Amino acid sequence: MGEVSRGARALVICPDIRGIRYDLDAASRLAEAEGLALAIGIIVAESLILPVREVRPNLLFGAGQVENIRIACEQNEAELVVVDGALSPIQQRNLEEKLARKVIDRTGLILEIFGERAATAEGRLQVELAHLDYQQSRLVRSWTHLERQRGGFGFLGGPGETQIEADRRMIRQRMGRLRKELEQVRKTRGLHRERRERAPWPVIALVGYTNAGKSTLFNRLTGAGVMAEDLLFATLDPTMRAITLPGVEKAILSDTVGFISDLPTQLVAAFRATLEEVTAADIICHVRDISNASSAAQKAQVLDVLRDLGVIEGEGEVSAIPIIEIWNKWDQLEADDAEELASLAAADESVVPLSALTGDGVEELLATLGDMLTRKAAFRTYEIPASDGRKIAWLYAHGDVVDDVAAEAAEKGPTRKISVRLNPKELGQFETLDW
Ligand SMILES: Nc1nc2c(ncn2[C@@H]2O[C@H](COP(=O)(O)OP(=O)(O)OP(=O)(O)O)[C@@H](O)[C@H]2O)c(=O)[nH]1
Ligand SMILES: [Mg+2]
Repeated sequence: MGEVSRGARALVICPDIRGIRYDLDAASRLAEAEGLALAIGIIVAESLILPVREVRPNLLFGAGQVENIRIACEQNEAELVVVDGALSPIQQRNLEEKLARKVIDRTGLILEIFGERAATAEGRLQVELAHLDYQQSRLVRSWTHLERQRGGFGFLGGPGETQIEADRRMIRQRMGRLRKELEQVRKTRGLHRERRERAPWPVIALVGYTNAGKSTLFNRLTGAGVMAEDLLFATLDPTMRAITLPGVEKAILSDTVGFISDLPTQLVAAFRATLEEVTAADIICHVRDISNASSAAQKAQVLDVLRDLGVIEGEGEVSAIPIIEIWNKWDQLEADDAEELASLAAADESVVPLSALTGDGVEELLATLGDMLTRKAAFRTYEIPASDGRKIAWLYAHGDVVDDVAAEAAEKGPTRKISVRLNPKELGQFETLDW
């Protein structure tokens, strides 16, 4: 973590640029930006929304606005300005000059948080890579500080302008090394996952917007002490634990990194790799903070990421992996809202209302998950060599065979086309067992 940031007093500014279609309204964006600042211990001295009618390439804001920001900084004794948007390197440098203060944008802020939180080897490598990528584009100024490699890249000034070329080369070399290391770590993780896939246990992944309550729910279901806090991005690295469900002796529950709108492009790849686990899940639990005014926009963001990961195909919500929505923080709803939402939830069997905090609704969730995992929901048709008696016998023993016809495949000779209903566990077993 950069020494200046923790405990630094900051002005948080949310530009509201005309012509941009934002997913969240300005007030929600501002609240989220304050949350991001708090997440790395910045003291928000004041926060404001600034309408931008026309983007100035050199400053983003108009000259008058910049002067107002400067005055607000002085009045609030703010040493740092956080702009909840993307600043070009030029805009950032000019703003810093005009304001005589450190300025960071949303990407810089999120990178700082990720830098502080990433705990696994892979997470650290990904974040460092993302950070270097961001720095590389910003080497117009002199704040790179390659000695302090992880965590606090950001706020302190670094070597002088003459260092830029050397820094650039160092960054390139370091990025190359990191990529190689990452590849190695991923190979190992891939092997682990393969091994786990072969283990006949279904995997349930908790996904959702940051601060929705995934880790709180994870802890409630597993009794584990995963860090759950009122902090954005409290969890960065996936965590797994075994749980027992009605009718299911053992399932693996996986807690994941929270999503956020406008994730810095540098972090998208890192983020996606962390979420790869999700694509191997048997059930996805989409945890939503249903008490949040931005709940619907947050849901849209989460669905976009799932679409990105290839879990959801096309424009709708049709998913290759069954998704249930957990309407969390039910305890925080006003009575009127609770009543209205309860009737919506009752009409939709993929919705489970609950409070991870109080535990209300958790039994129902466990029952739903148990039921989903034991239900024979998957329908598959396999063409199996007629001589492969073991596979055929296995399907008859475990699944509900719906159809079984003799066929002929060019290279395999006589085959049987067997259509069968399997539950997710059996499906996983059949497709991954070594025959
Ligand atoms: N009132 C209420 N608060 C909750 C509930 N579930 C979680 N919280 C609170 O919401 C905050 C965020 O919870 P986490 O479990 O850390 O959220 P998360 O989704 O894991 O967040 P990230 O790891 O940042 O993505 C904490 O302060 C929790 O105590 C709930 O059902 N009701
Ligand atoms: Mg968490």
